[in-house]
Amino acid sequence: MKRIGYLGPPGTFSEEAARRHRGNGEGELVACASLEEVFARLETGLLEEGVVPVENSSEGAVSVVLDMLAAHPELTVRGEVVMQVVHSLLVPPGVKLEMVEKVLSHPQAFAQCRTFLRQKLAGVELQECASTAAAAALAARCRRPWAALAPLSAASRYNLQVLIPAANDCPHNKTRFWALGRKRVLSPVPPCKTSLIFGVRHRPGALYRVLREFAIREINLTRIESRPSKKGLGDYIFFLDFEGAAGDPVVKEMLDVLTEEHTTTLRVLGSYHVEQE
Ligand SMILES: O=C(O)C(=O)C[C@]1(C(=O)O)C=C[C@@H](O)C=C1
Repeated sequence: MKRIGYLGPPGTFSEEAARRHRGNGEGELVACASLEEVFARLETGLLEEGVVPVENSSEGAVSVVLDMLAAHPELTVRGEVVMQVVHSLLVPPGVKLEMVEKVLSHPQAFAQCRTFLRQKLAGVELQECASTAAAAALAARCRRPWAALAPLSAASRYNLQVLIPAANDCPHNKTRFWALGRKRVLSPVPPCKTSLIFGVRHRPGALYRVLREFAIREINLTRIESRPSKKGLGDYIFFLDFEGAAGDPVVKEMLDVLTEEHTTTLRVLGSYHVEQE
């Protein structure tokens, strides 16, 4: 059976995303201690797929995932899951808001609940954990008035009470996850998107020339992001997503033009079906 890794322990948003990616198909969900571990297990073949967060509607790119993806040329994007993310403030039974001494969570959750924390828990210590569910598990076993920002479903799993059901600052807080693997999806079911990583030469209009190829073919871009190439200051690579599949004749022809004329490197991360909540 296919093994699908995610940032654990059970009860994270990533686990829910992995579950949705699996759908009615077969697959064993495997909890990993960190995102680095998901990539390491994909590399060594201990996992066939890994579901990782790539972008949040309020915080932007999950840079660590983009960088690890760039460092793993064998990996492709096999699917996408977009999920509504609601952080709840969970506490051990009997703990009230004014009693909370410390709040535990993943750094992304803290960032997504910044205003809430400032307004309702000003001055309370924050402790970063490997994931939201790791935070809930620690709050449950510490025997202190410590709260966790975690998915609502983590409350029953870790015997915690829901003090504030929705603590995120943006009501429409969404995170996009990618299912990564070594095998490319050859004929993704429409609607699909394709993702690329590319580099350009340092010359006037280099990025414009790439984007122009999309514009003249009326291909809709859905994201462009730059990340340092790590080769030197001011040297970047670009992550770009667009609507369509790499196998579409128009897209195929455009990718050839980009490779031959406008980029220094171009990697097609994959074409994949887009799942919406
Ligand atoms: O800690 C979790 O529950 C995760 O799945 C990680 C993660 C992330 O890294 O973005 C996933 C979704 C939310 O944006 C907050 C945290």
